[in-house]
Amino acid sequence: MYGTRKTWDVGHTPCLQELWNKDLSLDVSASSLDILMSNGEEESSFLSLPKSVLQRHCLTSDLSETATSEQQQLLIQTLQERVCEFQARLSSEDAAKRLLLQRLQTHDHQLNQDNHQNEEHLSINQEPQEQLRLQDGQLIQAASPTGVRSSSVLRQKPVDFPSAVQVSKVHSQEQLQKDEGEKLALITGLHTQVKELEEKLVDQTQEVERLRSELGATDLEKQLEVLESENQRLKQELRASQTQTTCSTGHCPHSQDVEALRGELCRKDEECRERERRLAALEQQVQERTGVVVQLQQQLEEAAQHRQELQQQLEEASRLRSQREEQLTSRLRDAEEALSRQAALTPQVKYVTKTVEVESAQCKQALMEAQGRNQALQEQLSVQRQLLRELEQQLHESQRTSSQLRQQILVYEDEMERAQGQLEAEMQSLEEEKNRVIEEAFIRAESEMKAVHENLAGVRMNLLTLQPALRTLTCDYNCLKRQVQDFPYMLEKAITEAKQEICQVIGEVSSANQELLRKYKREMNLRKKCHNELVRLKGNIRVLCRVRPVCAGETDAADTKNIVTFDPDDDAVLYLSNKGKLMTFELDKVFPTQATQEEVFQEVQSLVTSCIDGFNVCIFAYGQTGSGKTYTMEGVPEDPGINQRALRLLFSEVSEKKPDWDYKITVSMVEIYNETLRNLLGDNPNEKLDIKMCPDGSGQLYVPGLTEFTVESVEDINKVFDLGHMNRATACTNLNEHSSRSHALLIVTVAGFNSSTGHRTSGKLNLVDLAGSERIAKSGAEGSRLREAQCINKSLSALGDVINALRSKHSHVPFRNSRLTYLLQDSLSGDSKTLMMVQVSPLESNVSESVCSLKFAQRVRTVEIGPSSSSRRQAENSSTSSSPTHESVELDSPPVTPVPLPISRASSAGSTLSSNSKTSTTRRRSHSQLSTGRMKLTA
Ligand SMILES: Nc1ncnc2c1ncn2[C@@H]1O[C@H](COP(=O)(O)OP(=O)(O)OP(=O)(O)O)[C@@H](O)[C@H]1O
Repeated sequence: MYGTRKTWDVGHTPCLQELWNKDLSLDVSASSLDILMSNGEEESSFLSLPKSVLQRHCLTSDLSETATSEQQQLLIQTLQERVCEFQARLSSEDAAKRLLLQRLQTHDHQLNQDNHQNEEHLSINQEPQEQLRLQDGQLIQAASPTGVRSSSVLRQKPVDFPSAVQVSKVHSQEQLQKDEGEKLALITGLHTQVKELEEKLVDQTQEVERLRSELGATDLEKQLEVLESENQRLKQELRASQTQTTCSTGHCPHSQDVEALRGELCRKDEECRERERRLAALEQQVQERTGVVVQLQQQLEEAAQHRQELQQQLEEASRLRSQREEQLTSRLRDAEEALSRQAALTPQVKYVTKTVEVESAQCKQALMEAQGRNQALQEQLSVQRQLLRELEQQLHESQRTSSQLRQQILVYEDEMERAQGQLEAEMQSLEEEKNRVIEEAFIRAESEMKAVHENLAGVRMNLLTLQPALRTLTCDYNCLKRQVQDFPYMLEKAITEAKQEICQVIGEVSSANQELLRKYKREMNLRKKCHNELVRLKGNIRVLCRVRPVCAGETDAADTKNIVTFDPDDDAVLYLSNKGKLMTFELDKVFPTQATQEEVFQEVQSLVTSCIDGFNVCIFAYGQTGSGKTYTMEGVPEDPGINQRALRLLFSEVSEKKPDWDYKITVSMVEIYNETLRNLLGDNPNEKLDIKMCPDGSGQLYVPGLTEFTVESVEDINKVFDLGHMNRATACTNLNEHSSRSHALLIVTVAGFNSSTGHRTSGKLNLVDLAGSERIAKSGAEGSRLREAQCINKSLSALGDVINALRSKHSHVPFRNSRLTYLLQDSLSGDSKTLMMVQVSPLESNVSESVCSLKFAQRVRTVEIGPSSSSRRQAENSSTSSSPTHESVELDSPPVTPVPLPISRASSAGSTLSSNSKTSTTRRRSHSQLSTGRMKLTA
């Protein structure tokens, strides 16, 4: 019977877990040992489990949160001491166990002697005994009808078996029932207290969770202390309640023994389980401690992960706590069930005693089994001791690591001290260097200061001498300053005055310019009027005569006698010896044979200048073939004629007027052959041109398709003349004959614009080289030559008719009777100026043509164009006047009143010249003139 108790006392090993607790472990272990030695007075060891668990958690938290190297050392020392103490206690427990074993053996002999009385009880309690054998701290068989508590009772019974049997025999059945009622009441009270404790435990758990969430891991230690104190208080209350229960059941010796045995049995069972759990927990704690030691080492190296690891540990502790709570809850539940079963089995107590008495053999067997278990526990204990040694080794390693770290720290401190010493030495040297530099600087500053003082003395002396100059300069400066201050005003005033003066001067200049411009315009108009008057006085139609010299090849012929003589006193008179009769011809001017091209041009250049003023001018050469018309008009390259000289003069004149006037000079070349107008500057010289009226209603004539070239230099003139000659030569086989049978016209247009006055001028200069005027009868031409001669005669007759009509102031001037007159209409009418250069051959063989040409010229000379008076000419030419007709129709021109020449362009409607109709009229008039006038055809 005592063997059972001894076996369960070995399970007190879990008291080692309590050793981890700094405050309570020794006391608890001592109380446990006292319990063993006092035969199991403590019955509520299973309720003390939460306290130990909490204490273990508290220790873990302490280790994880507050452990430093010194604390670890202190803790290790404490553990070592407690291990030694625990070993001593184990030895004492072994002695106590052996004593109990001896008592059980003695009691076994007594049981053999009293076997008859216990047979009945043995049969009844057969089943609980079997359950007792199987019981190893687990309650898996508690579901049997007899219950665990009955087994515990059976195991406790052998302790006080003789007294229990005696009590069962003495007390009556009624007393047992009364005791059962009291036990039920006590159990009910205990059950109530257990519930209250559960509720408090739940509340404490909730409080712990709340405080954990509110205060965090740093307040966990305080909260654990609170829980610990609360647990201590609950434990005291439980003890008090148990004491009350014991006192309440103490009046019955049998029941007290039964309860004592039962409590002892239960306590041993619970202790056995508790030790097993504590062994497992101890292993786990050893592992956790190992992890904690590693974590602490890592914390020393990685301070940043310290808080996270603490949280992990706290979570682990919480998890373990919850596990312990669950286990506690399950144990409480089992305890309740056991109590309930015990309450149900109470009526059978009377049979237990008997069963126990007859169960000695089984008890021995159970004792042996308990001893076996004890041996196993001893082995487990040795294993735990081995683990402890390993843990101690780890702790030693930790200590060694800590000592190494300290050594490193010391090494670092030494290095720091050495570095500090070096630094101090360097600072000392720098300080000395600084002092030396300061001293040198001080010495140098003193010397410099001395020099500065000397300079200062000199400066002061200079200052004393410069003060009068400074005063003078100051005065000058103030004066200049005032002047500078007054300068803007003076400048503005001067600028204003200058502006006024400039404006005044500009105004005066402008007015002077206006006056000059006005005078200029007046003078220009006056010059123009004078020039015009001069031209008018000279006559709008001037007739000049040029006698060509006798060529070298003409001197040998028989009829090469020079029949032309000149008046040395009058350059306007020409004498012509015709068949012994001296004929006198008076023209505007007669150029002798030796007259040069320049002299001829000087006489005509005034007309060219009139063209620049906007007048239309017509200069044409008239005479028989070979009389020098082309020479006079075109000249030769080395001695150009009127054409080129006129253009040169135009260029020079317009260039002189260039600042104010802008002139544009264009030229065209036209040939009239057989009454056909040809463009000599065009691409197709054979193209026939026509003369048309301008469609703008201005009454001006124009030649559609006529090519015009703008010329600005002599080179341009030469190019134009070359082009005209080339085109003229292209259209004929014999240029000389062709040129003799056609009229060549160089039309020069001068358009001017005065940019200052806005005045525009436009003049036209027609330079005409007429075809030969020899008589058809003399030339004896036939066929084409006859037609050419007829055309030439027609055009020259038309020219004579026009001039005669102009001279006669007829209302109608037959310009359209020929292409020539129609083309020269605007240059023969109005205020136009006409100059006829009559070319005369000095040879006797050409006397008749010469007489004819001179008579024609003399008649033309009497014609007045425009408003000018020709009374003088009329009077002068009364004796020698003749018709300008090429056929030498003698016409007695009456004096005419100068009236503007009416040119009825409206009557010449139509774009083309109706030569036939007009010709018939002109012819009739010519015939009329021939019949009525005194002109007659020269033979
Ligand atoms: N004033 C002059 N001085 C020198 N030579 C002259 C002069 N006038 C004409 N001649 C010469 O007389 C010749 C004929 O002159 P030019 O060809 O000019 O006559 P023309 O009247 O034009 O003949 P055509 O009617 O056939 O054209 C030329 O060789 C020319 O050099």
